[in-house]
Amino acid sequence: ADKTSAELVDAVNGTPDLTSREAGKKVKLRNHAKGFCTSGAFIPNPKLQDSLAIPFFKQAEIPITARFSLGGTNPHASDKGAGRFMSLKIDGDKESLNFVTTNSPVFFASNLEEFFNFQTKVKQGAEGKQWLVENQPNAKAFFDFINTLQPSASFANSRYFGVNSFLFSANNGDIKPGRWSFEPVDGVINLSQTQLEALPSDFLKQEMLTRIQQKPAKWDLYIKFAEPSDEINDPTVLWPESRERLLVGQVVIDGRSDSETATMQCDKGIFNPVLLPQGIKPSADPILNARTPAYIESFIRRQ
Ligand code: HEM
Repeated sequence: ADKTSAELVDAVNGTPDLTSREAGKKVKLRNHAKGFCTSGAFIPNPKLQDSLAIPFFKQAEIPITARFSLGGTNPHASDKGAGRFMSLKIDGDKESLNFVTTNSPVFFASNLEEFFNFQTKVKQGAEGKQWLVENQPNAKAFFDFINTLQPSASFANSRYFGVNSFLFSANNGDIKPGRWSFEPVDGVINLSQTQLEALPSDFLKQEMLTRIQQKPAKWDLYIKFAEPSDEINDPTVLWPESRERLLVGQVVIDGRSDSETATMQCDKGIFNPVLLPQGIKPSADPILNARTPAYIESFIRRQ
């Protein structure tokens, strides 16, 4: 049977019973606990209007609130792991678009049962991980990928992926399934073992905030479109590299709207991966559709 939002959040937070759940609420336990907020703007590609019917992207420049984070519930996790996450709120005149993304193109679960097992088992150390490797092929494929992923030198030098599929309205009336990806304009830059050893366990926030004072961090945002043979509703299945890509625009992070109030508001809030403007709809992916209810459940618990 499908898992409830409360069960999913408990699995994510490692709070399987009432006592641990209540304790988690007291410390405002939250996934992706280590992170920080900043700001910038989205510059749509004017050519997008030639193919897609998304009026939101007709604006010249749209304000962005961004949060960069690590995975997990530990607010003191080391930046030397390979996981990097980027969440964006793009707030236009009339509509908004949120992104909640990861630097792994492939997800570890294709349904809520697998998601629940994964979150529960990874918290049981080596034994739990072994169970996943033996019993959940999608988890094994994810571990195999993650083992090849190196820690990036900066949040600005990572790719980010939406992972789940969305449905895009074309000007000719077609509905085209696609996935988001963000390509860093300064390129993917990973740290060598020697460089990594020389760094403290907290370096990413300072690096990013110093960087953007000199020069904005930028990403080109693409939609990769599916072919009829591609799996739409399963984020564990990658599509071939050769699929058509469309440049949607550029994310420019320069801290332009940073303030104490803005940071406080951002830290308190949530990002909603199905907050979409006209012309974009969520796919039927069960992972995608479980996310917002879980984020709201988590939000309520950390009040
Ligand atoms: C069933 C699927 C999922 C569940 C149940 C889930 C659960 C959660 C929860 C409980 C939070 C904390 C929300 C808060 O208190 O603000 C969270 C945050 C987050 N999740 Fe998920 N998640 C799921 C899928 C995904 C996927 C597919 C991605 C990446 C593509 C992702 C990336 C993130 C990120 C980046 C955050 C931090 C947001 C922020 O910066 O505030 N999650 N997730």
